[in-house]
Amino acid sequence: MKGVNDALQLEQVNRRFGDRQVLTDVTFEVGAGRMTGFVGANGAGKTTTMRIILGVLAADSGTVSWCGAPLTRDDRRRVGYMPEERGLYPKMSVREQLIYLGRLHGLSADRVRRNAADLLDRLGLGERADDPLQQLSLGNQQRAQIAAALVHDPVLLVLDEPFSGLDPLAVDVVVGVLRERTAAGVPVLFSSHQLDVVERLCDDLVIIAAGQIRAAGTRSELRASFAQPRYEIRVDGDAGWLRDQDGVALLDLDGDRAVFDLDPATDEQSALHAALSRGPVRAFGPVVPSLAEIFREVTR
Ligand SMILES: Nc1ncnc2c1ncn2[C@@H]1O[C@H](COP(=O)(O)OP(=O)(O)OP(=O)(O)O)[C@@H](O)[C@H]1O
Repeated sequence: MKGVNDALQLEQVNRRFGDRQVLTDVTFEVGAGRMTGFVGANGAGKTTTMRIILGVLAADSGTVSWCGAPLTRDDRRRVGYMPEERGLYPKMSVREQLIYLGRLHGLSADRVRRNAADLLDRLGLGERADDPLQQLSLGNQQRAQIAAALVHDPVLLVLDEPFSGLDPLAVDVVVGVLRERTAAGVPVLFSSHQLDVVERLCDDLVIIAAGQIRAAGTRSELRASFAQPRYEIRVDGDAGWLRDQDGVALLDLDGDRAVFDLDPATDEQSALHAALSRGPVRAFGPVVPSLAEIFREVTR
């Protein structure tokens, strides 16, 4: 039987709305135990892709498979989904809803009570558990939505913007809870516009623009493949002499600190030697591109 430790794969998924192609040959994988960030501008196709994974929406062509076989209705019952439109009842208490959802997914009454209590506690909702959802702050409602996606011990998680509206401490709490799931082998796909959060917590990244996957891979693979021959240096005194150094294109100069690119014929050791011949070098190293820079590069 399929279960945790199995990857989710999308292959050549296409979808149109009317005469508008919104997904074109979308192909990527969410590996077992991998926290996979799904990023793209507004309207890029993230929610549509997630809805297709969940079967809420059909693809025009292409496949969604899990453990090498198409994802079935039964499989989908074991997925934890946090939809963009959210889905809890405003008038029902958080605890009641979690118990209801867990029972709907076939968990025993005992098990679901324990799972609900544990999640409420972990997510800092213990004291508000018996209040109607609508009386909670927006951040706490968001935590409740996360609890709802997790209460039935899902073997795959698909979360549409799980961190939106959460303060930094709440983000850390939710990350801690999700990390427990990935440690148990659960593949997690989450979309987010908060690139700093994605950068900090995802293992893998999928970048989509205008319905096409523009880049996918581990965080470090992507950083390495988008790395420029770019360096940062800090010297004693003014670093302005770098302007006239052969093979160096100065990008930023701030007194004793400079960022520069090297042309392909110049290696970084000769730049370092040149700097040392002028005095002490306090810091020198490659500049690794941030996710925000990679995102701008691949989506422009
Ligand atoms: N039911 C629909 N009918 C027609 N067009 C739709 C429908 N759902 C989505 N679209 C269009 O498909 C495109 C992709 O939308 P989608 O919601 O998947 O993007 P997204 O990446 O999730 O955006 P956001 O970050 O703003 O949530 C958009 O242009 C959107 O207007």
